[in-house]
Amino acid sequence: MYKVVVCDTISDAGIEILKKEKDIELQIKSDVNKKELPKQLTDADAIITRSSTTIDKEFLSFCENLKVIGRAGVGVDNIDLDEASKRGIVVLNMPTGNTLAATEHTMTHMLNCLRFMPNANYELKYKHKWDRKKWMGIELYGKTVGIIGMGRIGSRVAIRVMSFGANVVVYDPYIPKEKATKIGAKIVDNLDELLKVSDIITIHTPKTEETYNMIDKEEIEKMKDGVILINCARGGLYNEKALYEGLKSGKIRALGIDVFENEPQLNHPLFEFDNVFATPHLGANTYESQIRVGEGIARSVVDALKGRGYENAVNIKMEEEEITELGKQFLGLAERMGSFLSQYIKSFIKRVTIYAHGEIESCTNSLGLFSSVGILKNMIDEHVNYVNAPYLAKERGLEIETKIYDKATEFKNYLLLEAEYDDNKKIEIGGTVFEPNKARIVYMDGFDMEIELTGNIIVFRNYDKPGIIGKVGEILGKHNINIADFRLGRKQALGEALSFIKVDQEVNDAILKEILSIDGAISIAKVKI
Ligand SMILES: NC(=O)c1ccc[n+]([C@@H]2O[C@H](COP(=O)([O-])OP(=O)(O)OC[C@H]3O[C@@H](n4cnc5c(N)ncnc54)[C@H](O)[C@@H]3O)[C@@H](O)[C@H]2O)c1
Ligand SMILES: O=C(O)[C@H](O)COP(=O)(O)O
Repeated sequence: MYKVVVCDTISDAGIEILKKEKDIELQIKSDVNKKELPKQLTDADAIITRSSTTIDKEFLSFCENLKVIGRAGVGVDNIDLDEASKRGIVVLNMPTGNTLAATEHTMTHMLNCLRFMPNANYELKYKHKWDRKKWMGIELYGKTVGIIGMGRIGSRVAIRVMSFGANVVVYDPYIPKEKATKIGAKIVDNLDELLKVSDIITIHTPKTEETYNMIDKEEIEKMKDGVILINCARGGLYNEKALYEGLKSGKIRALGIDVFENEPQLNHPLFEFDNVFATPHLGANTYESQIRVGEGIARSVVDALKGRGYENAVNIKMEEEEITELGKQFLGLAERMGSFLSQYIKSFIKRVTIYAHGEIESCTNSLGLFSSVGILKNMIDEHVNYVNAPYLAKERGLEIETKIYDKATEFKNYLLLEAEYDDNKKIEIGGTVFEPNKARIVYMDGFDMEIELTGNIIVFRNYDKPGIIGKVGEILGKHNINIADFRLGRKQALGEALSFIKVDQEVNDAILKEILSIDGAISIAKVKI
């Protein structure tokens, strides 16, 4: 049974998915005081949260059994990702579920800032004032909207404001320029250019060290007089003190703000201004968005707990956009080759260089990750997974590097792992995948040979002279060990041979010793994949 605890409110649709799982014990703790909450999570296997739960180092220290954190939304700035990764906890988010809700919320704030609708509504209904002069607005048509951060939400805001007839200027150094230009937006190389020309500025970046207080006093001074500012992304991207000063001086015409540096926020100095439209982090709050996010995160958490997949894992370092079916098979091969190497070498491996050739050249990050999991699983007792492997490797001084294989090879797709160990000793193994699910080692240390990387394999090296292999067979037979497959490679120049002997059961060290005592034997090792 897996214990899943829902720590913030998610949609009933998401809850229903979790309830249907027979091997999940579900607990809802969205009403538990946030200070008390971690103490109630000591045996939780997975938790589901939103932005209201801060998951820091101290929080995680209570969660001894935690394997998965599901963030029902985009922002993971409330989670200590490094600490979660060190603990091998996979963090998943649902980045696309609330994009439209946040986009439309941004548009609502923008239009309010242009037309002062909430004020007019308030004065008419509650003050009974029919004032048609006071609430004179301005049009979006013909204005320049500066968008900082052209990701999922920023790009959708761009399309919507352009449909109103506004011009769009984008600042986002991390996107291809065409992403902006193909929809008719202008992209600028530095923020100042955007600040100078925009009538309205809206920010849609994540909160990072670089974006925190990205808009401060100095940036506001560079803006047009009467600028409108919107923040529906994260509190602290605009410096709140600088916003206050800008509003006080009249430099800022209006501010639409959904997010605050400290939340919940009941009494912020910005609330004193009539031209500040503030909402309590409502960007994602539509029925549609919450159904998408709740369902999506519930499914992802179940999948991750059961090891079926890690969709939207934010702390698994696989940066490739999409991995093909063949690529996935090579990842499995890379893990098994790593495991083979560390069992074979049985010594401290200081560096592994992974060379990739063919279609898999685009998967170098993932190949590195999967190989390191294979290597580390045999090297250390701790639970190794795709989340903590990079940390464990670093901690143990194991360097993993990935490169393109630039030598000639007969294989369409090929993987070569070169391990350096002890004092400058090196070993190389090569592998490929023939047709679906036929992953093989095809090369080891100068020997061309081929064997499927599964089960119990004895790796035997000897001088290439008659009678030796027969004696190996005899010893194994005497101990009732059945040979399932036998592959031999020869290096005639050296007068040496290398065999992979696949056996039906694991052989003990005494049998290996007996084989090694054969005249002409050089080395022997066993690996279990
Ligand atoms: N108010 C809400 O309820 C709500 C809802 C959803 C998302 N959000 C927040 O909105 C923001 C955007 O979400 P998204 O889904 O569009 O994210 P995204 O990852 O799709 O887009 C972020 C964009 O910001 C850009 N960026 C990063 N650093 C930058 C920098 N220094 N300067 C300029 N651009 C930079 C990235 O290149 C990327 O294109 C996030 O902070 C997210 O947490 C808020
Ligand atoms: O990052 C997000 O997804 C939004 O800020 C929404 O956060 P919420 O799930 O706490 O509403």
